[in-house]
Amino acid sequence: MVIPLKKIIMHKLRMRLKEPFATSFGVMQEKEFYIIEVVDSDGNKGYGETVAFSVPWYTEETVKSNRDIIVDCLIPILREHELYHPDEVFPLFEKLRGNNMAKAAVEGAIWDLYAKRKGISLATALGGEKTEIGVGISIGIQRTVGELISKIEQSLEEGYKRIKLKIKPGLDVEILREVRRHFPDTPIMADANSAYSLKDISLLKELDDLDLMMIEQPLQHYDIIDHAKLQNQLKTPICLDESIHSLYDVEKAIELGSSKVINIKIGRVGGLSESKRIHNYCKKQGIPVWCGGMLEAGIGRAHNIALSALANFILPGDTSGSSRYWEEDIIHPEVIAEKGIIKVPTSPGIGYEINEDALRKFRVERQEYQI
Ligand SMILES: O=C(O)CCC(=O)C1=CC=C[C@@H](O)[C@@H]1C(=O)O
Ligand SMILES: [Mg+2]
Repeated sequence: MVIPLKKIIMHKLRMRLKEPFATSFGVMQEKEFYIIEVVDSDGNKGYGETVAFSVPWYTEETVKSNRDIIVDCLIPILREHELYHPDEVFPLFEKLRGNNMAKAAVEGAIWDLYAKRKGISLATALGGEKTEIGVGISIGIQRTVGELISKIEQSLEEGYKRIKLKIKPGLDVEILREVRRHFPDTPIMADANSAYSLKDISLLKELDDLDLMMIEQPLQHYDIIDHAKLQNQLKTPICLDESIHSLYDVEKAIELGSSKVINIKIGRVGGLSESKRIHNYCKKQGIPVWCGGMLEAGIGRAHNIALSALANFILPGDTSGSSRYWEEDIIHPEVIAEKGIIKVPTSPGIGYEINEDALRKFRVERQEYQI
């Protein structure tokens, strides 16, 4: 049956993180993004969230580029085509290069709407069977090792299943060694956000002695060649993040041996359909995957949770609970991680309601477009 799309409402939100989040590329304290609401002619609503940052330091997309691409390019495509299933969205949008985060936000809203129309959860619509998912936490660069140690202690008390630490040149081996001394058995991984090159091989080999679960994206943000060379010399698995924009990239990276683990971010790969394909391919290849995060608010987190219900999301993802970043989230109930476990919602669609009061409170703009 056709999905009778009627209109799209774009809500621009501005929310303040509880505390600054520092990575090798910069510090974030405020998040701006769009909630994409698709409405059908029966009055059902589906929601998606854009995940690009205001500044193009993670990928080239930004909050503004997301908005422009959605309004100027993606909505016009939807006006011209009838949809029967959300898997049809990706091939329509694929005619346009890049802009995966813009595409994913719209596609995600259509997936939610589709699942609601069917009366099934988004996880079920995607083929996910897990009833709960294990989650880890991503900790930004701290001012002192002492502060980092107490952040880790607190996260372990909250039950998070693995600790991801951001590193950058000058704030790496020494700190991780100290952390390892304090927490000899904790599953710890490091994320460099492309801050190193093969010239740093001796330093990267020192990281190799720290029994890390994996090292995430140590080298250049589009690279898969040097990562293969590096992986050859390390026993610690490399996990690619920034270098992966599609199933094509994953196939090449696995063929070259650049990555033994894949971080799937729905926005980075252009949506849930492509995420599913990457998941299925990695499963066949025996490559474990986990779901990355983009400091999303509740709608984005809900999509990550639904995706993580697929079988090969073996490793804990970055989908920490709402209270990790927000005083108040925009969904009801908020995402709760208890002992590092989040229950996968079973009600239709993403399984969380919009907290309309919070939405209004954080909204700085609202635009409606007819389909
Ligand atoms: O959403 C989360 O909790 C994970 C945050 C996180 O680690 C990241 C978000 C966005 C860009 C990076 O800094 C980083 C990552 O690379 O995974
Ligand atoms: Mg990363």
